[in-house]
Amino acid sequence: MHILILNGPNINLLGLREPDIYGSETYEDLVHQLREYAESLDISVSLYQSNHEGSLVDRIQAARFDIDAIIINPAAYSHTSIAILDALKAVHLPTVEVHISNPKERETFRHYSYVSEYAEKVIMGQGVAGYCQAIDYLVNTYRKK
Ligand SMILES: O=C1C[C@@](O)(C(=O)O)C[C@@H](O)[C@@H]1O
Repeated sequence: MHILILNGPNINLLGLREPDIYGSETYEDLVHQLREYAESLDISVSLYQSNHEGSLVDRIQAARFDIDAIIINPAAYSHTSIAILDALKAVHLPTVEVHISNPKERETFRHYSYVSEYAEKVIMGQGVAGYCQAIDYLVNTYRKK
């Protein structure tokens, strides 16, 4: 099984950005942790982070060729991007949305996520552990027996 893990704007600054909200682990720590976790489950992961909406759309479109499922933290684009929602609908892969914080408990402009219109599961407020929970969900639900 091959899972694409996508992260949107400012997730590259994990550890530095608002550590009281997002924790002290860096994006590099997260990548390392997810690669190790995937290896322990005998699945493959591709990781991609971009601060650009169109680049995220391009990566989602390319996923139709070799990816079985998507984990996405669209970051601020969650609350604005119909383009990312449309790309996810177009490739039509099982998708889990992850947020490190719980946007529903923050400013009202973070309460709505376009991506949640498509994602079959949303994991919020679990810190970076939320990404591993998303992997578990996809592996348990979709890994071919
Ligand atoms: O950049 C982010 C990160 C976030 O997606 C999270 O992981 O908690 C929550 C978003 O509201 C915010 O814009």
